[in-house]
Amino acid sequence: MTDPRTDLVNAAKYFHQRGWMLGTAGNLSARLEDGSFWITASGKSKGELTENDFIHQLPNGTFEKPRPDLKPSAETSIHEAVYAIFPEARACYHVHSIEANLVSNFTHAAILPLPPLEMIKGFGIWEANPKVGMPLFANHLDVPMIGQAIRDRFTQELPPIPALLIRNHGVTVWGKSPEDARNKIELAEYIFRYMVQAKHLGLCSD
Ligand SMILES: CSC[C@@H](O)[C@@H](O)C(=O)COP(=O)(O)O
Ligand SMILES: [Zn+2]
Repeated sequence: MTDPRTDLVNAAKYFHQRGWMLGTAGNLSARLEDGSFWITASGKSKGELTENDFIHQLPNGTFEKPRPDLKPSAETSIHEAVYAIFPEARACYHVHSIEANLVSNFTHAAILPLPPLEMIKGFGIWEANPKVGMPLFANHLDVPMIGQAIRDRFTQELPPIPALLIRNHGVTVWGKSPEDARNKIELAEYIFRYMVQAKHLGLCSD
């Protein structure tokens, strides 16, 4: 089995090239069999990560770091919330794109309706003309407040798809493997791109 940190390094490079992890934006994690997870250390240039730029967060909430200067991602509480609610999740990816921020303003509601594109099947919805939405959360400077909002909402009702959007911030997805999470980021960003262009062309996107 490959070291999951290598998958995360490669995904970050790819997302950086796509313009979704510019500068230090975004964070990626992968969960191991024992419930611990590797997560990007805070404030690292995501296009230049190495396997030494990760924190190992243990199931009891403590963490191990390969170098004393590393801090866990500022958004670790969001990854913790995802792993607590979705036992099958083995990777959780969060990126920042322009399109995600634009579409997050297409509604004031707590769910963003998605257009019924074929690509929605990639989120596990096998329906003709699916009417599905992506849960939207308010952004907070105090990130644990976002983590708590995710826990509160998804404990009440599971989301229709393995993705959530934080307004004016970015998307977070989770999957059964790093590859699955990467696919879901690509799907989400494709759908956001479509929505922005459809709006521009004056097309109804639902
Ligand atoms: C470009 S700053 C973005 C951060 O505030 C945050 O939203 C982010 O995604 C990265 O934070 P990090 O602590 O490096 O994991
Ligand atoms: Zn972020």
